[in-house]
Amino acid sequence: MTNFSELNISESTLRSLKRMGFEEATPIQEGTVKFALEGRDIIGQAQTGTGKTAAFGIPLIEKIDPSNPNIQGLIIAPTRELAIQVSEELYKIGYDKRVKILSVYGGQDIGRQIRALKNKPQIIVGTPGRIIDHINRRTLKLENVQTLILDEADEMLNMGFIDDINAILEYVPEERQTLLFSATMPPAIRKIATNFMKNPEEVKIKSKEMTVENIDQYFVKSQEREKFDILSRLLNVHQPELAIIFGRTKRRVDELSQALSLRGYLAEGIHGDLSQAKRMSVLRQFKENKIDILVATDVAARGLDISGVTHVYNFDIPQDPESYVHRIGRTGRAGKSGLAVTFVTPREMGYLRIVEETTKKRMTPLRPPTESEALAGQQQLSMETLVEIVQANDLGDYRILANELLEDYDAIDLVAAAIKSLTKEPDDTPVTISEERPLPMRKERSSSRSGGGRREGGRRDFGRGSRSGGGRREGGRREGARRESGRREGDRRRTTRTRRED
Ligand SMILES: Nc1ncnc2c1ncn2[C@@H]1O[C@H](COP(=O)(O)OP(=O)(O)OP(=O)(O)O)[C@@H](O)[C@H]1O
Ligand SMILES: [Mg+2]
Repeated sequence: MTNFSELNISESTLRSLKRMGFEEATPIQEGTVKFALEGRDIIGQAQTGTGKTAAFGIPLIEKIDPSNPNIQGLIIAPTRELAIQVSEELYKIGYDKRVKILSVYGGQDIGRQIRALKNKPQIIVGTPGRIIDHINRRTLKLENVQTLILDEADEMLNMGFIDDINAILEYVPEERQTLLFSATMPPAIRKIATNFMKNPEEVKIKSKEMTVENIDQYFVKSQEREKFDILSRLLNVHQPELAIIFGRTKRRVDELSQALSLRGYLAEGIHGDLSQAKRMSVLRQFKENKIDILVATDVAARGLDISGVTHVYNFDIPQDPESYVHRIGRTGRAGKSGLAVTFVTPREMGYLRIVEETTKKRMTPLRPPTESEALAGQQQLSMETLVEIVQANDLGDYRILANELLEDYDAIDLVAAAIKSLTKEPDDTPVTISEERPLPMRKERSSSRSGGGRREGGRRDFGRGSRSGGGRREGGRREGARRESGRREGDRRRTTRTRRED
């Protein structure tokens, strides 16, 4: 690992990085900062949670002239939450240099953003739809942009977003530096990327596997109708500090979060149909550990950096391997360890194998815990809680109460009652989890499939409700972007179809 001071970074940025607790550059930072400072275009690919934000953030901040009031840097991100998160990290990196950063995204009062834009930010981080909206209102002037960055580049260049990106590019000078970052970059998307870059340097951090080593990956083969009970038992055995459960559709997420709440878990759902205020408040509660379980569609997958996520459960196996990589990458970040469990129905086993081929990592089969094992897990937790309380040595008056009870009752009975009262016993409160249609049957693939075809018949079809099966796939981001930019869905669908053939 390299020290940041060896990377030709200014004193003010070094001070900021130090304050952030960054001591050494991660491999992607080490690999890209030098090229980016030379002005090169870059396609940067590295595993989830390995510091890609600072990899583009540091050189961007270095390039900004704080005495120049124009917008000099533009970052496009696929979701609102990610735009906010990236702007927060840039703010910290640019703190000592006093770089002004603004995030613009749909769902927030546009008047407020217009007023903030008058404050002369030098960097804008935004979602495509809202950026276009501001361009159309002439409230965002991009003619002085020197650096354009696409975070989650493959997602941004994907079918649903490519039109928006092209539209924005019309307003950004051709003479510019372009940086693209993502943990995944399917070949077809990389090809599109090079269309608007100049002789890009591709920096790919080599690793044996596409997912980080410190995530233990398991799968549970089970019938659709058994999934929820198995999930509950796994939660009781694993006792995650913070967990994210991914579902395939918005309905799925709603039903799962309600069902988990009914069974006594602190869970909330997040997906693209919720208001921006609700999405933000759920995310805040999760970050503050007020809820333990976040149930999410892929909306929450990309790029979100929430520290302390110990477990990821894929209640539905994702259709494409890239989604899998991003989903499980919400745990095991910045060197921490994590655990991921993917549910797969027997007829979806082909998808599991495709994921494994892409990530170059085998998942370990997990035997679902029995009800008594789940109960034992809960009892263990209760006992640990009691021991911790005793060890804290702060029982005060409770000892007097205990003595009173001991006059009439047996000590073992009393302790057993304390354990029982803390234990979450099997709960059969009825819940509704509608059956999700399994992914279309897929043969286990041999090694020869090209990356370009991987998304065929992919989730975007579902996103447009064309194969609804009751629970529509999450298409929130794109719908959001469409609403924001006021475009017609038909236009986009046409482009989507053509792109898909690429
Ligand atoms: N050099 C560093 N030293 C210590 N921590 C770092 C360093 N660089 C980044 N981090 C921290 O590591 C975490 C993950 O970083 P980041 O969100 O940029 O990952 P990423 O590569 O963009 O992941 P994803 O592919 O999921 O978007 C963040 O909390 C970030 O602050
Ligand atoms: Mg990121």
